[in-house]
Amino acid sequence: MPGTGLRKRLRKASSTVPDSGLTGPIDIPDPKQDDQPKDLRARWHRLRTNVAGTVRGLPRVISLTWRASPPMTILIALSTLISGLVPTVTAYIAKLLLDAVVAAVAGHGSTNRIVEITLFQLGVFTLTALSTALTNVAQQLLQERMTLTIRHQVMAHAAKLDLEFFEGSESYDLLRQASQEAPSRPVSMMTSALSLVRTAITFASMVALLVSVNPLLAAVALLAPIPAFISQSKYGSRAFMLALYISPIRRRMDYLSSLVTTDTYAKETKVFGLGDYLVDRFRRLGQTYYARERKLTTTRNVVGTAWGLLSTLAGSGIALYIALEAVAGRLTIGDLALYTSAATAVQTSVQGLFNGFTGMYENNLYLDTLYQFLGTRPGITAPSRPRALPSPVRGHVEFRDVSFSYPGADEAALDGVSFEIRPGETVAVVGRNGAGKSTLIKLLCRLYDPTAGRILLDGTDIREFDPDELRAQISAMFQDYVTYQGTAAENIGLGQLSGLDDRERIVDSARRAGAAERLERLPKGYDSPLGRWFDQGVSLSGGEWQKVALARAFMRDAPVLILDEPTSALDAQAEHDLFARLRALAAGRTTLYISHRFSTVRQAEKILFLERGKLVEQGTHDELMALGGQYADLFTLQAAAYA
Ligand SMILES: Nc1ncnc2c1ncn2[C@@H]1O[C@H](COP(=O)(O)OP(=O)(O)OP(=O)(O)O)[C@@H](O)[C@H]1O
Repeated sequence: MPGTGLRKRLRKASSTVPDSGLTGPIDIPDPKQDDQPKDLRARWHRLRTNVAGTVRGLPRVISLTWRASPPMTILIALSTLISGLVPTVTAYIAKLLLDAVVAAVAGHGSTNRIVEITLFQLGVFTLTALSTALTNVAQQLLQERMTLTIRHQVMAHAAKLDLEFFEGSESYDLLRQASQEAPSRPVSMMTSALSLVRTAITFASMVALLVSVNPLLAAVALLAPIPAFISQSKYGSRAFMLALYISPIRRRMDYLSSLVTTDTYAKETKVFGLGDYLVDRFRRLGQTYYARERKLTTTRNVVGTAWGLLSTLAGSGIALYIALEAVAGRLTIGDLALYTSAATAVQTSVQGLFNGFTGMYENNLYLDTLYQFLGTRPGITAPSRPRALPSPVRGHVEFRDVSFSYPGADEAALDGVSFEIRPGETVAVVGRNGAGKSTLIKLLCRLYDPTAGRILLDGTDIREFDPDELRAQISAMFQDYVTYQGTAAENIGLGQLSGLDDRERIVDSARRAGAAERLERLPKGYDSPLGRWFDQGVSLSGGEWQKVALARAFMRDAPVLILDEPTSALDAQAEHDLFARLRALAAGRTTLYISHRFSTVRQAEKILFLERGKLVEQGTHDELMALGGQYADLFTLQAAAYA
């Protein structure tokens, strides 16, 4: 599978650069020497593999084109055929015309014949012009369509992928390439393929003309391109390798640039005086990047041209031979004109063939990443026969000996965690930073699957349900909630798509979250745009945004409510109000919330205390205080600070 090798290379590439662009050396490692073939045999082998790989990529593109539009695909194929033959036909007409003129001048030809030929020429030119115009239209429309189709495919696929894919840095590169680079690649691949076919037709028909005169000439024309061909394919793959190596550097440059140009970072950048430093890092990374690109581009073109001269030499040789033959009277003047233009055409088409092929080769490598991306399968999927959720879901949650490690992590984020939450119970999860609280929630939402153990909802392992149906039973607010650049109503309504237009429900959710009072004061009430991306957008404070996110969580009438530090940005009054109301708000729902503030935690019916992934204490506030363990220690610590 080509994708595996590519992925390995990608992994190598990612690990060869410093981890952040913020400090450290600014260089891009050379593509590994063992990636370059050493002797002729190895090169020949590589060339064959490359050609085979590229040719194999072609059906994918043809099927993409066909799916985008069958009539336009046929139109383009036909016009490619026509435009490929045009140079040969034109050259042949020019020969006929010259011979007719020479004959007429010599007194043994008719002017009628000249008129006939000219009319025929006019016909060919008109047909060519029409076919070119049609091709341009079809090609442009097809390009738009294909780019849209692929962007749509990438988006649709990304929406299906696991959270794991988004949280890994390797897949981040892949996602970036698939969404930014790849959409235009099939189109370039198609264009390259078309020009390749067109040139191949011209080439073949011209060579056929040459063969009909002198097979040796044809052989010279055929052999000359080979060296240039090899050098081009070598540099094509180097360019791609470099692009791979550069991708992490580019990512760091994007990051540096966003640190300086994004509103959220501007405050810190200014206060810590980081602006000049970051700009300078960016500039130096950019210079290194540019130097590498320049070196490759120059070498590639200079070496390519040098080899290309061989073809030029062959072309000139042909021209000289034909001219001498004409002088000797063995060929007509028309023949001379024909062969001269044939020589030029063969030469140009040789270059065209290189360009077409190397273009296809490079695009195909990018396409591999696209298909590799589209080929990644989400691990969290519905079983073949998903179990129907009980109706109604009561919200009985049970963790049985659940362990979980993040992919690639040495330490387990959760280790043998067991607990039970009865329907309608309100449970607080506490513990020091990194104890595994958010991880526990991610597992319950089935954003990840446990490495060991089981999570049950109403007595059934949650893996037996369709994940989408399961998530419909959960309403959640995460620590890093989203601030949508949309109106206040949209920001809340997105919590339950079916209620996006249900203003009454949106207002009710805002009231429950304590956000209503502020939103009603906005210039256009709930229709006011929030965020600075829009004209007249309103900037909310951190706590106000959090209340909007909470309102979004309340939009969904789900039996399980999950709140990850829901009041971290709220003022003391708002926090108190929320927790005073939480019992009523969460009535009949199983509620799980994470909090670092013990004053709010003590109201929970049950408290789970996590320590380094292990559930070390659980019970009510009074029980845990009586136990005199870690919970009691931390509670006393916080209380003392207040006192
Ligand atoms: N996407 C991830 N990939 C790898 N490791 C992760 C990932 N997310 C969290 N971790 C690790 O898992 C452990 C538990 O993280 P978690 O976010 O569950 O902690 P938490 O208890 O919610 O912490 P906090 O109170 O700071 O929010 C941490 O050691 C963290 O480094």
